[in-house]
Amino acid sequence: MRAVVMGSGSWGTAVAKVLADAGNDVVMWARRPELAEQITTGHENGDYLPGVTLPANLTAVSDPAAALADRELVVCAVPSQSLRDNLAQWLEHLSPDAILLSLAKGVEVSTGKRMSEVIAEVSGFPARQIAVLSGPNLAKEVAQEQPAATVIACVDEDQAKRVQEAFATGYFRPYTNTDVVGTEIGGAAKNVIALACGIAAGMGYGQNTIATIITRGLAETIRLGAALGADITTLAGLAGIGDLVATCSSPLSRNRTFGARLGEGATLDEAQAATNGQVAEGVKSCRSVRALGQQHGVEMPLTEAVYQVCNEGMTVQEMAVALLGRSPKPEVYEGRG
Ligand SMILES: NC(=O)c1ccc[n+]([C@@H]2O[C@H](COP(=O)([O-])OP(=O)(O)OC[C@H]3O[C@@H](n4cnc5c(N)ncnc54)[C@H](O)[C@@H]3O)[C@@H](O)[C@H]2O)c1
Ligand SMILES: O=P(O)(O)OC[C@H](O)CO
Repeated sequence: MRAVVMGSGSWGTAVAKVLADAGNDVVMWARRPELAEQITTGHENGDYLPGVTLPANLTAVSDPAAALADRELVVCAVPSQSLRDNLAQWLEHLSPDAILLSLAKGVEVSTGKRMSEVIAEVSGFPARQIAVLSGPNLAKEVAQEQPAATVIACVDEDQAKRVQEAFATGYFRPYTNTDVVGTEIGGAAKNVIALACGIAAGMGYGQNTIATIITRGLAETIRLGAALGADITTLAGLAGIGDLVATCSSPLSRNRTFGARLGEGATLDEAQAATNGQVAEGVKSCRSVRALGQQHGVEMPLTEAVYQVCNEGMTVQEMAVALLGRSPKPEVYEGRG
């Protein structure tokens, strides 16, 4: 396919490499001309993926019109809270038949909308031209060609298959799914749970605690997904438990790392300053994921606790006390209403 990756952060760059390795004609868009130049001539993105040699035929430009001209697959690789504004600027340059593929794992704070909903609203494109990619995909590991799988979700299965084919390489295995809601909720919610895991690890707690948070995090993600109309089997797959385990367990995760700094005693500002400009989506999305839960009467205690720490001044010690002090529950309950 003729593809463009709009955004040259760590995941956008790794995804562009996968697409190029899979034989597609790929261009990247970078906001900064000097980064576009470094990718095109130096075959590296030193700010985000240092040490990774990019394919020689992968080029980048800083002019969105040039990047988008005549592209069949438009990969949206900017952070979730900036997607609306960016897409509005790209709109006039989009090919009318293009597939818009979202990589972002977040829920818009100002509207509570998932990324595919934002894309539909801004672009006016039909659902069959909007897809999402989500799974256990730490950018650095994918860029190093370590084996991994992902999910391409689109309501139109044939379109999902087209995108699947474009992404298939010897080291990256895409699966398809028509459950866009479940795929997106899995990706957004796991970032919030990874913050909680990081906090626990930073406080010195071990694997029993981490496993408990992952498992109970999955439980509240499933409750939210069910309330929003997701197929809960999606959350038992790569975009659910798969991504949750990868993100909550890996020191490469920005969300887990951000949480670990909080658990070690850093302030929010100190943790933010240490991100090197990279996005930890859960810090903002804890607000919108919590709001979705509240709107739908879904109990989400871990999300609530992370929200309180990130927005209301709760300390990590108070968070632990609040979570452990909750009333006794059966393990399986609906948790709504
Ligand atoms: N990094 C990963 O391992 C990974 C894996 C899967 C999914 N994701 C998701 O992909 C999305 C993008 O993440 P990333 O890892 O590439 O982020 P990043 O922080 O590495 O890079 C973000 C990119 O977007 C640009 N950007 C930031 N704010 C912008 C704005 N307001 N307007 C335009 N561009 C802006 C930055 O310059 C940078 O090029 C996120 O939603 C993330 O959750 C990341
Ligand atoms: O680094 P994070 O925390 O944004 O997580 C990266 C990916 O989403 C893992 O699948």
